[in-house]
Amino acid sequence: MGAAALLEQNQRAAVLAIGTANPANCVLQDEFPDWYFRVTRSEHHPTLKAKMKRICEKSGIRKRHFHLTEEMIGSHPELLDRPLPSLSALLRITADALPELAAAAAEKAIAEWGRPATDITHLILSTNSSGGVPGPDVRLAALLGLRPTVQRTTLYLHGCSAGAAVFPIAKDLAENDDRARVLVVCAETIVIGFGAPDEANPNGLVVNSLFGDGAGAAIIGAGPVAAVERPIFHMVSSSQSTLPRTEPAVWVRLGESGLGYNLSAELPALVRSSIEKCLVDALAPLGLAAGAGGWNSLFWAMHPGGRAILDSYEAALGLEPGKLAASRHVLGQYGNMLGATIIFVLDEVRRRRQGGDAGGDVACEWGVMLALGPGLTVETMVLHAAGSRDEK
Ligand SMILES: CCCCCCCCCCCCCCCCCC(=O)SCCNC(=O)CCNC(=O)[C@H](O)C(C)(C)COP(=O)(O)OP(=O)(O)OC[C@H]1O[C@@H](n2cnc3c(N)ncnc32)[C@H](O)[C@@H]1OP(=O)(O)O
Repeated sequence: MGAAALLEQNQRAAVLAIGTANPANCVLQDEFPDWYFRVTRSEHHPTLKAKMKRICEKSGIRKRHFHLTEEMIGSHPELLDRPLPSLSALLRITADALPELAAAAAEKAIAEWGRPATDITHLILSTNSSGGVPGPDVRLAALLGLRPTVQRTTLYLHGCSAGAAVFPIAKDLAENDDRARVLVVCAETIVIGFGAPDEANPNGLVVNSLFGDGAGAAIIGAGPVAAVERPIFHMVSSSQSTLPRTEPAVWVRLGESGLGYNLSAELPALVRSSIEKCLVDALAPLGLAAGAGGWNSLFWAMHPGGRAILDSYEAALGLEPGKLAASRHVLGQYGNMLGATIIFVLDEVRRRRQGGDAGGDVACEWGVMLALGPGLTVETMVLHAAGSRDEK
């Protein structure tokens, strides 16, 4: 069935509201190497610091926000000594911060939605920054005043696709019951992966140069919308693809010293060589694959894993300059906030479309939300911008 026919069906789920939040503590990217090598007491590694400066200069990031402060690092020596078991300390630091950050984003989404928090029927929380039950979702539900009967689901450790992974679940829940209103929240604090520079871990310099803290929330519902509800994007179709033999390229694992990770330097090239086929597989059945105007006839909400990843998307798909402006803007303002980033990008795409700042993209009624995670897993959601045509 084509995308337009799918949209005609009554029960298509839509994003009804979006909210985002970041911790107040902000570090400018061009000051970050000085800050990082000072707080980790690593000034005796000038070669590593020079390399971090080169990475930061090429990152496309202007600033990032962190819950972690110099004072916290000073009072937790185990954070600086990677071989020391520090997972418990890291989880303790995150335990209070994560629900508060998640609640700040969710409160904005609920305010925009216009209905009481007690009308939320489902809560899906996704994060790489915690582990265990009862989890941060319970505290989040209490902070928001959700009903005790709200149906909670938590996803842990989906890497950078942690945010994109909640949308297909919310879509299915909403389309199964038109009274459902699903609050999805993705909150990340990089405390859990923080560590001092280490010659044996060149990846660590890249990770510490790119990642930051943030939370994004959205409310999803299908069927007849209440008078106050305003659909932003209809979610037409979701798909997930795992690229064969790429498991070693990117991984995230909890260990005694917090979050362990690998980011292959080959990742931008891997993306360039494989992303178009993934998109053709996901979009061709809907009649949307590279039609007239090619991939430029769609609007894009791409997860900005890093500047080089966005460059790879652009090159592989022949995208015109400006097609990924929302993703580049979010990367510049906040860095890569793992799963939360995609919700910021969705919000920025919406803001640009509504504010007349989307250039030729305003004419693009169909779009794609895309995020890459460990696996390598490509999460794709076909979107239809509400208001582009008469809504059913
Ligand atoms: C408070 C602090 C913060 C704490 C943070 C804690 C974080 C915890 C969270 C953990 C997260 C775990 C990851 C899971 C994410 C999976 C999902 C994704 O988004 S997947 C997507 C995730 N994002 C990505 O994978 C990032 C994609 N990459 C990029 O965006 C760019 O390559 C760049 C911005 C890093 C550099 O710009 P570019 O134009 O390429 O510039 P150049 O070519 O000139 O290189 C400069 C130097 O960098 C070197 N180098 C490069 N790559 C690597 C590497 N992987 N490895 C090692 N080194 C690397 C390169 O060798 C060179 O060294 P040198 O010759 O100068 O000595």
